Amino acid sequence: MENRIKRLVRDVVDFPSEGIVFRDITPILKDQELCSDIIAEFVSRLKGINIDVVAGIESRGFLFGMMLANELKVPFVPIRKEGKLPYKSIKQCYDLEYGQSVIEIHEDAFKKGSNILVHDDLLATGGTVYAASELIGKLGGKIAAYSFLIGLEFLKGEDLLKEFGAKVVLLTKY
Ligand SMILES: O=P(O)(O)OC[C@H]1O[C@H](OP(=O)(O)OP(=O)(O)O)[C@H](O)[C@@H]1O
Ligand SMILES: Nc1ncnc2[nH]cnc12
Repeated sequence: MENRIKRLVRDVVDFPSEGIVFRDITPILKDQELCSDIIAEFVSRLKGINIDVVAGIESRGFLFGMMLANELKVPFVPIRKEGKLPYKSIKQCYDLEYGQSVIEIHEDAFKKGSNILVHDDLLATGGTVYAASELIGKLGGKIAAYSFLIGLEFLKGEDLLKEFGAKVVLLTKY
């Protein structure tokens, strides 16, 4: 799986800013068989973990997050960039590998005590999913696990997530 993903990930140097090597997953989206196998791999690696809801982070976290929720037969909840969600929301500021941003979640996204799988395409510094985890905690959710296609190990995002005590599934590491 790791090699199949790496073969398709496109490295774009100096995007979105100088010094960043951007790992572009769009070529993967054109390989239907691989997309289907990625979902099966996530499901297999998450076996035995109690998941009530998948929360996917805008925008690339929506792509496989919704497919994964559908496969797990649980609801999908979007965590969006500031100003995009229409209903009452709570927000969190954060730093990521190439800047700063704000994410939000609807106040009624899930029931208190729900076990949430947090999904995104890529784990870099972990700033984005850390902020997502804080939002989920504020709504009374429990982090069941994290899932990513790619992890950038040198940025130590996994260390940042340790305090949440949840399994981190990474299909590919750089
Ligand atoms: O671990 P971090 O350092 O926080 O970086 C990872 C985040 O950065 C990217 O999203 P981006 O904000 O570029 O948005 P996009 O998905 O809409 O492209 C990626 O999809 C993760 O959400
Ligand atoms: N190097 C990178 N490539 C793609 N998405 C990212 N998000 C944060 N860092 C990234």
